[in-house]
Amino acid sequence: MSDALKTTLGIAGAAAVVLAAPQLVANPYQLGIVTIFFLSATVALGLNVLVGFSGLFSLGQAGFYGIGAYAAALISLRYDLPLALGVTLPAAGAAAVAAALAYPTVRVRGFYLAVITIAFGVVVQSGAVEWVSLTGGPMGLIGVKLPPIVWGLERLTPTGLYYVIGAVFVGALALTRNLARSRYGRAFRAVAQSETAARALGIDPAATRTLSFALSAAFAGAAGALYAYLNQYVSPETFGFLDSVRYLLMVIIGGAGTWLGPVFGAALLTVLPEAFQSLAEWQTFGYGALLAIAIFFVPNGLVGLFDSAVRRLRDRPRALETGPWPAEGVDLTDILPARPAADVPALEIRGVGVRFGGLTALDNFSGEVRAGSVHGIIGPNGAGKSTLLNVISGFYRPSEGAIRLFGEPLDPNGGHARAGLARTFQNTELFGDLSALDNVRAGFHDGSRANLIDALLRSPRQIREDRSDLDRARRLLAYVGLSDFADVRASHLPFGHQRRLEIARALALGPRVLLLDEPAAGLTHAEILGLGRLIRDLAARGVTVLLVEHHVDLIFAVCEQVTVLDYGKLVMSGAGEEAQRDPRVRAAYLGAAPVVEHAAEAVQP
Ligand SMILES: Nc1ncnc2c1ncn2[C@@H]1O[C@H](COP(=O)(O)OP(=O)(O)OP(=O)(O)O)[C@@H](O)[C@H]1O
Repeated sequence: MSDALKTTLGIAGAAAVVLAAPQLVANPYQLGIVTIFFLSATVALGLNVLVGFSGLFSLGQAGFYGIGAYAAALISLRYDLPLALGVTLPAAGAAAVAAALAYPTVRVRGFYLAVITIAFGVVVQSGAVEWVSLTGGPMGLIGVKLPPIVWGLERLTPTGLYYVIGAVFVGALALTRNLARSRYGRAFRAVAQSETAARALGIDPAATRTLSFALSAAFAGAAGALYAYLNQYVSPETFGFLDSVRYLLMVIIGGAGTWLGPVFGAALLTVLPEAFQSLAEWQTFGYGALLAIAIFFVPNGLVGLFDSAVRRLRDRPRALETGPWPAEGVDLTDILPARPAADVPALEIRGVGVRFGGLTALDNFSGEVRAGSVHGIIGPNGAGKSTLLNVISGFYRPSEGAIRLFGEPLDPNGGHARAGLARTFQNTELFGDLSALDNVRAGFHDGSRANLIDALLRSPRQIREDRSDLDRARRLLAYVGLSDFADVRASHLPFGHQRRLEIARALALGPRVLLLDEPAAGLTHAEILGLGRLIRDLAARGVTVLLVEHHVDLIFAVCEQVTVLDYGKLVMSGAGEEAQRDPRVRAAYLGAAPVVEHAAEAVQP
């Protein structure tokens, strides 16, 4: 089923349920249960953004629901604001609290968020009991009125409120769908799967996780606000720890990361407690047992189970044959930057030192990389090659010294991707669960102009940008010979293909300087020849390449300049031939055999 068809069917189906339910139910009590289901599904859809996309857990979602409910009750009792404000302000309030809670927490480790949210839920609930002047204490707030539709106009009716709640549920479905397909959805997943690679693409992990948490809280806040209008009374009992567990269960049982999973989870966990009302005292036990069963037997949830069965039927075993790399005639002019002027060095490294405790990994290192050249770095294991790459790309802060990129000082605090530095990793760092195509598209994140509102509403600007991203990503995949693998998950690709994909993703940044950390490691001879041609082709297109490699044949075949490191110190730096003649290099790498013949072979097509 195509993406667009699935979206249309899902949203039309949900809208049909909202419209048909008043006719189908036997009494107002049943309609009340349906309404609560819409609210729970809204919370679960929001929570899925956190759990399913970002891989983080919240056991305090009921706390945001409570904040939304109290905020709406206070807005109604004190200011009597119209509907739109009466829902969006509580949602924004919940999101702001979530952001304040998450930002310092997710910086340390995502796991701590789960712990913090438990405490948060407890604090909100006891705050609602203790802060009597604001919340009415244990008695709660009574007499919440249905809000005016707009200022000065008549109030919403109970029937009207039902349709508003239904519309918010359908809206939550559409918004989360749009979000999943946007660069934000990709960024959430990217950070969950490889924080390191996400950073290299200019995606800020802490900000990304905070955003996902704030969004999930906004959905809970909006649902809580609507609950206050529905119930016309808010008390601390409405949002306990058990409710938070229930929301999390809805997402996990339904299928975290799937689109419709949270809705099915919400339906199940709304109907089950109603059906087994006589067993109410077993509820806590029941939720615990369900969670354990879900995690052990259906870790991907009900919809996840269905999805993987469909995928098994659909994905036939495929040939592993790739196209040539670099593919000829692929136009990358709108992706790669203009050819640099030759007079300013691409990189100028002055007196850079990196220390780890007592160990000096890089010692007062200075060097230059010419614009538009291919520059090799060699040295024995532990010489400091990767450290040099890490310090240039901003992963390590230099203990001293400075680095300039095309004459501009690099900020050691970040922004390296935006400045034009892209890199690959010694052990490939792909986003394993994302398709090859989405891995490359993640590289466009930082350069994107469409904002969060564009993404949520899938604005014309977003649609235009998606089209352009898709086209550019497909060309990059074609360039590295992976056109036939666009839809394959990165983790399912053979190793050599993964190396190519990582280079394609780095190129998506449109880098002025590409840093390759042992790109030939694990490749076959034929693949190394292809890699050599690709590097030369990139240099011909104006990209400066800094290549750390143990395959000296490849180094001498493609590099104009070679720098030799040992024990974190510069041994020599000069033209390739000079390095080949250097007795220290010959002793360490080349033995007595001349390497020029191998070198020549490596770049011949
Ligand atoms: N994050 C770190 N913490 C502590 N020590 C580190 C760290 N990164 C590197 N080192 C140490 O710094 C030294 C240089 O390591 P580096 O990885 O840069 O060497 P390399 O030349 O890339 O080696 P290889 O060819 O084996 O990859 C080594 O002694 C290494 O153990």
